[in-house]
Amino acid sequence: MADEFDVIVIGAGPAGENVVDRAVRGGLTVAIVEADLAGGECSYWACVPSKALLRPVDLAGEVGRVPGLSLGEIDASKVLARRDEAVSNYDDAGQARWIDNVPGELVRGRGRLDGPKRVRVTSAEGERTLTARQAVVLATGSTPVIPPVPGLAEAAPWGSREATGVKEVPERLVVLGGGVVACEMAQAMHGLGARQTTLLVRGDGLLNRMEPFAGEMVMESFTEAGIDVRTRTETVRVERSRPGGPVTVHLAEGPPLEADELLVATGRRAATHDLGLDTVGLPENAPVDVDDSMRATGVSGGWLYAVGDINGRVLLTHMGKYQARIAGDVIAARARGDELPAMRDLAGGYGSPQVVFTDPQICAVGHTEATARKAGFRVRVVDYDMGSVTGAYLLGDGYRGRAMAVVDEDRKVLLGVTFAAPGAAELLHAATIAVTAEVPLDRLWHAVPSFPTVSEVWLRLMEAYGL
Ligand SMILES: Cc1cc2nc3c(=O)[nH]c(=O)nc-3n(C[C@H](O)[C@H](O)[C@H](O)COP(=O)(O)OP(=O)(O)OC[C@H]3O[C@@H](n4cnc5c(N)ncnc54)[C@H](O)[C@@H]3O)c2cc1C
Ligand SMILES: NC(=O)c1ccc[n+]([C@@H]2O[C@H](COP(=O)([O-])OP(=O)(O)OC[C@H]3O[C@@H](n4cnc5c(N)ncnc54)[C@H](O)[C@@H]3O)[C@@H](O)[C@H]2O)c1
Repeated sequence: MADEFDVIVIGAGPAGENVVDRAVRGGLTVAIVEADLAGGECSYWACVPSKALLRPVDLAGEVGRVPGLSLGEIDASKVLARRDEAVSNYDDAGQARWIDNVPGELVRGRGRLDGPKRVRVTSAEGERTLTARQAVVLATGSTPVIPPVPGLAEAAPWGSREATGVKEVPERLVVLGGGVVACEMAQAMHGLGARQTTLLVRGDGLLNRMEPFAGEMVMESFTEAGIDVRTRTETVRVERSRPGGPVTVHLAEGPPLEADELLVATGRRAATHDLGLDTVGLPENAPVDVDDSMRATGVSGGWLYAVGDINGRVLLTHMGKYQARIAGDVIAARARGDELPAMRDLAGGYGSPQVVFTDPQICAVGHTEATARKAGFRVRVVDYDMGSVTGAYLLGDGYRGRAMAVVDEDRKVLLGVTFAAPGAAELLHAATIAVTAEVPLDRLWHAVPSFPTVSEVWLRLMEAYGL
């Protein structure tokens, strides 16, 4: 087996795999090193299983809004079985085949930088050193952060892997955190039968990187569904006297909580541990800083790149894949001696789209009002009650939703859009196009939404703006 390749990628998650695809299309040879399952966190322990768990819960909400339809109990065991199918029963043979077909070479083992353009791979079979002619790409993702609460680590709480891989839905679940993982997993577990679900949130509300109304609507919906959301709540100590036994969570104020399981969802950090960053002069405990072509800024010679969660830009699969397409194309172009300015991270600057799969779904792209003002734009905000669109009424009784658009008053283009409504995920791409392509509002006005769809909210937003 050759030990020299044009490109070596460390980490075969969605970002790493897409680098292989693009670099090979550009005529380069690529090896990709993977310590666990090819396909990465997203395929087995994050996006895919979490959405498989949430789909029936989402659908149950829809059914509940349509008179004449009724739904019995959700059969959690069937949902978990479908989740297992969705994650290919934690078998990466399909992904390995895909890499093989590209063709790239999948090298099993843990990769570590060993000075410029060299990667040492350690596996059960021993050690192997790979050399890159053109570039090394770091795509090792991120790992969950466990806050230093006394007793928490010793209590062996669930992280996102255990939650998405749930084998038996706990009767009583406490969730630490108020971000995306906390909200989605609380929604899933509660919908799949957890009798008592409690969110312990340090701050004032949920999903605090979104428009404030989004978190407020999720909080309202959770409260109505019987999920106990406790804001401004500090967890001071955790106890679990025996593995698998109940867990006691002590709070700064009020009586302790007892639960069958505790999920910690308090953010993630770049997976840089033991990656040999010190051998190329980079700090060990920080995301790898990159320029808009995904090339690491702190390394001379321009041979090191970082894509996906590890560069800390945006922790989302589709953005990691986008960065990977950029990096793969840029590496191939530079190998040919070209510099192609189009291959730059433009979308990151415009703001990345994101869907939080709660009920209501929170779908956002670009700036919030607060970030737009902070960035110095002259902003006007328009919003609309999505429940009063005819298409929404027809979807069911009690449909509640809200849309908000942030307009750059100097250029008359959209800086950001947020929808909070059931099933709004598929509305988001229209907003992403309008924001990224900077479509002038007087042109966007001619994009006529079909009747009777929820997309008519676009017309209402335009009218609210005065067009
Ligand atoms: C519960 C949950 C739900 C999520 N849902 C969504 C969602 O719906 N939509 C969305 O866009 N994003 C979602 N995300 C975020 C998404 O999972 C990440 O942004 C995405 O997985 C990042 O891709 P990546 O390729 O950078 O890293 P990863 O997917 O983490 O892959 C990194 C790979 O590198 C390997 N690796 C690490 N170190 C080494 C090493 N030294 N040597 C060899 N291999 C190594 C790992 O084993 C892994 O396979 C979710 C995250 C979580 C936790
Ligand atoms: N549908 C999606 O797109 C999706 C789904 C899940 C995760 N993700 C991505 O994965 C990443 C990680 O998600 P996450 O929810 O773990 O992180 P997050 O950054 O979204 O939320 C972390 C939460 O934990 C809280 N927190 C932090 N430290 C704490 C402490 N010591 N005590 C109590 N609370 C504390 C924060 O206030 C915040 O509410 C996110 O960036 C997200 O984009 C995306």
